[in-house]
Amino acid sequence: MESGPLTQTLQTDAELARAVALEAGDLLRTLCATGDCSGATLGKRGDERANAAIIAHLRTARPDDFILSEEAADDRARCSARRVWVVDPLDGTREFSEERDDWAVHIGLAIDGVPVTGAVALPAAHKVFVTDDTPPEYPPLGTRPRMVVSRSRPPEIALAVAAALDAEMIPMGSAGAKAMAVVEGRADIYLHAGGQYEWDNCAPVAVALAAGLHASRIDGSALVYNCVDPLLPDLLICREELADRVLAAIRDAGQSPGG
Ligand SMILES: Nc1ncnc2c1ncn2[C@@H]1O[C@H](COP(=O)(O)O)[C@@H](OP(=O)(O)O)[C@H]1O
Ligand SMILES: [Mg+2]
Repeated sequence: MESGPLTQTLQTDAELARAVALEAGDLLRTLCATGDCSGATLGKRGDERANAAIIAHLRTARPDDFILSEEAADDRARCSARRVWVVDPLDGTREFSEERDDWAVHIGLAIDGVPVTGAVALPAAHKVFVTDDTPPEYPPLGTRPRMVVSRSRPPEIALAVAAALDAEMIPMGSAGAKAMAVVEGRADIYLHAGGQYEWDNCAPVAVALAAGLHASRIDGSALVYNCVDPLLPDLLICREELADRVLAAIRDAGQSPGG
């Protein structure tokens, strides 16, 4: 296909999200491979460079839209805008710094607070998941649910729910990597509480919803984006068939949102 201003105008939001996530993912993979820095310096450089590339690409392609990025100053004028790109240039900075595979690029788009479009790239695995992908057909659930949890700070509620459901726990870095493990059918539940921001979960939630999964706050309410305070501390992404059981187990464990 010809590229240039015409195709750029015709590109859908999902196509744009995919292209931006892939570009940032390539940049981050290359940065890792060159080996001229490591540890915290690698993470910092990754955050900064991926952020610059993403913002430049989105501003060129959608000059009228707002951007909320983990790595950029927050322009509160976004709060009265309908369309806001919610971006985490490098989710799982800790894992990227350790040169592990569980890190991601998140490009989400919230329209009127709803996570309608998004792309999550897992560059180390050469994978990208987008809201316009054909929804997967999931096989029947196994006898023991598989739950992905933060490898560095698994929340108490996840431990309680795993015990109640006799779930197998799979520790993993990055909200995007964990959410995509559920999208890919390698896990059945991703449960988090105690802290996260809109950029950590907007694109993963958009992709999960488009794949036909359940995604909500841990009290079952909808995840709402482009709020004045971008703190969005808890979420549940899981197979639709498990949602009632998991939400009931959360209630039984006495966990309120944000706790
Ligand atoms: N309690 C908390 N407070 C703030 N952010 C949190 C958090 N727990 C997880 N996160 C953020 O959620 C992302 C996934 O974390 P985890 O791997 O522990 O599940 C990370 O994003 P970043 O890597 O973009 O900082 C991390 O900073
Ligand atoms: Mg993040």
